[in-house]
Amino acid sequence: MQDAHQSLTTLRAQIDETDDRIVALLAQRFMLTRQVGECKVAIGEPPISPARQTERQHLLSQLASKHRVDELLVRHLFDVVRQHTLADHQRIAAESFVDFQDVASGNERTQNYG
Ligand SMILES: O=C(O)C(=O)C[C@]1(C(=O)O)C=C[C@@H](O)C=C1
Repeated sequence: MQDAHQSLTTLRAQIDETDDRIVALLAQRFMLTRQVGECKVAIGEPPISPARQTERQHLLSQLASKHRVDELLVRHLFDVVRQHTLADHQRIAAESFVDFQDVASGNERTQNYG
């Protein structure tokens, strides 16, 4: 019984460490997708990339199978992440449009964005 208590404590510590890594990886992904959003604005691509999304759905199915994780769960999780990314991309596009309008009208507000 004492062994089970010990194991529970150890396993929970490992869960906490794993969650730390998952959140750190999410932060890294959002840092990358933010840069993708800026590139899209720079080259005039819309925030949503349907072809890329289809490609990613195939990739995620393969990853779920490779790591033996429920495919539906993986899809749901990444749907939430993608929605967040899209909102980010729409905000970046809207801000750059405001910047563009400010430059076009000679408004100096853009200089405060940093
Ligand atoms: O790869 C891209 O173009 C992204 O913007 C990333 C991403 C994603 O988060 O997976 C987000 C939105 C797109 O529609 C497709 C993929």
